Amino acid sequence: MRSRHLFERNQRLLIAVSGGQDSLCLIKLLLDLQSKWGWHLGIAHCDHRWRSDSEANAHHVENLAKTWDTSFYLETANEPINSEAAARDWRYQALSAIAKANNYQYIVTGHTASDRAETLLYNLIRGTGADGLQALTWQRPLTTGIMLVRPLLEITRSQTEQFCQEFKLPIWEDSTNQDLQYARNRIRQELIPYLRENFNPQVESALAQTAELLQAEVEYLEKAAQQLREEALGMGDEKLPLSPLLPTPHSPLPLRLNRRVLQKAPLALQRRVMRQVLQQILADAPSFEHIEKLTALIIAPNRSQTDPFPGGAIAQVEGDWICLK
Ligand SMILES: Nc1ncnc2c1ncn2[C@@H]1O[C@H](COP(=O)(O)OP(=O)(O)OP(=O)(O)O)[C@@H](O)[C@H]1O
Repeated sequence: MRSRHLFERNQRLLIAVSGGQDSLCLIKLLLDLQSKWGWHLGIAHCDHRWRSDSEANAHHVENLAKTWDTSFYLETANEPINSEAAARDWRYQALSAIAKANNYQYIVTGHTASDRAETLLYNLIRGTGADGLQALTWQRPLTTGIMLVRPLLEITRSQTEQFCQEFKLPIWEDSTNQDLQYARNRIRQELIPYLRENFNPQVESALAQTAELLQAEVEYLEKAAQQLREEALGMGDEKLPLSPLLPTPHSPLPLRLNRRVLQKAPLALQRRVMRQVLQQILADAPSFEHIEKLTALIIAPNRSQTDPFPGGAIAQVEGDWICLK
């Protein structure tokens, strides 16, 4: 925590506690450090109403908060949320709202090295670039004034389990974790144990370390791509109704990119520039094919053009320019 500058002293920390082993380990560690750092801790629990025992789970966490004499905040979904992605979105919104209303500067979650390893494998199998593999950051701003922090990213799930046993922390077992119809659970229950037994006993830490290395590289490449994009957009002829710098996020079209600027750059940055541009135009994340089609225009003959992207925009080569309209 100290070497990564995850927290400052005398702050208000909102801890997201599901009742599982990871978040119980997290809250116990932070409670023990609370007085030394001068923190005020609060516990937040989100009831997705997904499982039949979710209300009992919420009571369990509430009772723990009482025994630790810690503020408790419960957010309950209006109707059951039964997809993992929707649950995550709703949870982060609920946590941000609690933090905002109660003046917390940090939201803290119990994500571990095992979560990082699983996310890396999950994204690798689906076909992703380095960005999908870097999986889970130590800290990132969630909304203005609120930082999301994950202090357990170097600790594996077997360590949090052992910790909970040692300190006799009452874990609420999540029955859906055993359900092998979810890809994530199959990675956790089948793929990782197989890799551990047959390839590397420390596979989770090894994969988490890969994610850590990729994180710094992705950050560096994204910044370089952003500079290149600004340069490619900024060389516009003043007659065109274009912003000389970044396109505005809401109405970025039409825009044009200077091919001569892009031709000098390595392919890795060309692709990233095109992805950044498409991210501003398309409603969904740009696909590999979309990025490749746009990147191909950097050296394509004059007048070449792409098929329409979702939403109808097309890109066309006009001399030294790729014009998106
Ligand atoms: N229902 C919830 N209420 C509050 N926080 C949650 C909830 N579900 C997850 N979190 C937070 O997000 C982190 C990661 O979630 P994930 O779903 O991977 O964990 P989990 O397996 O449900 O539980 P745990 O991490 O506590 O063992 C948790 O450690 C916890 O901090």
